[in-house]
Amino acid sequence: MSTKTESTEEIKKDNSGQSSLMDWIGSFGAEDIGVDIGTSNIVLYVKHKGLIFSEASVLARNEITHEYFAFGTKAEEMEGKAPHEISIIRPLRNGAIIDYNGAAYLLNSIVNKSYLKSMFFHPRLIMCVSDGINSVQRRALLEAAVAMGARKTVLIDQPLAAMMGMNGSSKTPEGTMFVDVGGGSTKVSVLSPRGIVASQFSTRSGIKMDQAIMNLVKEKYHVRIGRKEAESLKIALGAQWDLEQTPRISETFGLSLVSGLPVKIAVTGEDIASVVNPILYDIFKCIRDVIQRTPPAILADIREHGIKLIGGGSQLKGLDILISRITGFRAYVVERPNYINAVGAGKSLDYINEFRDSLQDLH
Ligand SMILES: Nc1ncnc2c1ncn2[C@@H]1O[C@H](COP(=O)(O)OP(=O)(O)OP(=O)(O)O)[C@@H](O)[C@H]1O
Repeated sequence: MSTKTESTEEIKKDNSGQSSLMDWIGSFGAEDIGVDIGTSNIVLYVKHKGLIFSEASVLARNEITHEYFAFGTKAEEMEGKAPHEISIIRPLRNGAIIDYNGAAYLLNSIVNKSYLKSMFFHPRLIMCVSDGINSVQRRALLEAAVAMGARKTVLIDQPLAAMMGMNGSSKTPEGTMFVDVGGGSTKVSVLSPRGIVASQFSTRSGIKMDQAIMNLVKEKYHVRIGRKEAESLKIALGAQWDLEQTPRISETFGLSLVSGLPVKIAVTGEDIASVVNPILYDIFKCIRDVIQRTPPAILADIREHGIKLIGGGSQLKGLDILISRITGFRAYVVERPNYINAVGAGKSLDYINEFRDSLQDLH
């Protein structure tokens, strides 16, 4: 590749038809990327290649040197096992950035991961955001993208990204309802051909379920378990108790608070229901509120086509059946529910030239 000075010389000679210097530079070898930056996971969709990369939204930092030294799944695996001087950091909480430097580092690390690196050179990004985040949090996202080297970043509403991910167009032919159960937030939205009709955001979601399970095991069994173990119990037992009322158990390992030794315990579906249900009720309340605010004609379409469940947490066993029973509408988990927003952001890249850079809109 030519040096910076040589490139600049060439640009001066031949920059016809390019909208900006950065566009011209970036168009060499740059792949545009659709991004879903979430509390639990970051998902990237690479235009033209249709590739999807997913990593945990987690960093490991050495508190003595103040340096990050691991990110993604590698950092997540250290949770609960790392020595004192290591902090495990989640730069997003409840769907929004709470640690700007951490988020920028994470985004940069994932995009520039060795196996991706050759593809990206000042990429253009489309990132999906939920309407639950405010302008300060939007700016934090955009600044994280700029810090990563993006030459243009466009933010699109998460339900529109989901729509694109489902059918390749942001125009819904009829009323569509999405329930997105993520790690840090739940988003319920109804779309019509004119845009978002009604939406509701809640911070009660997957990670809060894990925390509630950790607390329950500590209080009831006097055993400390990690977040990963709690998540595994949630995945194994789901909302089974509410549906079947038959006893099922799942075993896990933890540290006894009595003996200080590792122990194996059996947690029941009823245990899980006792702490997960209050969060599920909150999700059901969001769905009910959105339905109440939706015009009857659009509701008729939703009744016909069903409620689309997306986000990793929508895979909670039995959640689709419970939502169907509560609403009276068929509810179903879409294919690859945790990738749908990134796929939609990726498909929107076809129109990126028509969008303004979202940073301009914030100024
Ligand atoms: N089979 C499963 N059953 C229940 N929950 C699951 C399952 N698989 C993944 N999850 C949960 O999905 C959540 C992560 O979902 P997702 O990746 O969509 O979140 P996110 O986009 O990072 O979060 P947010 O959108 O809230 O910022 C985690 O809480 C995880 O435990």
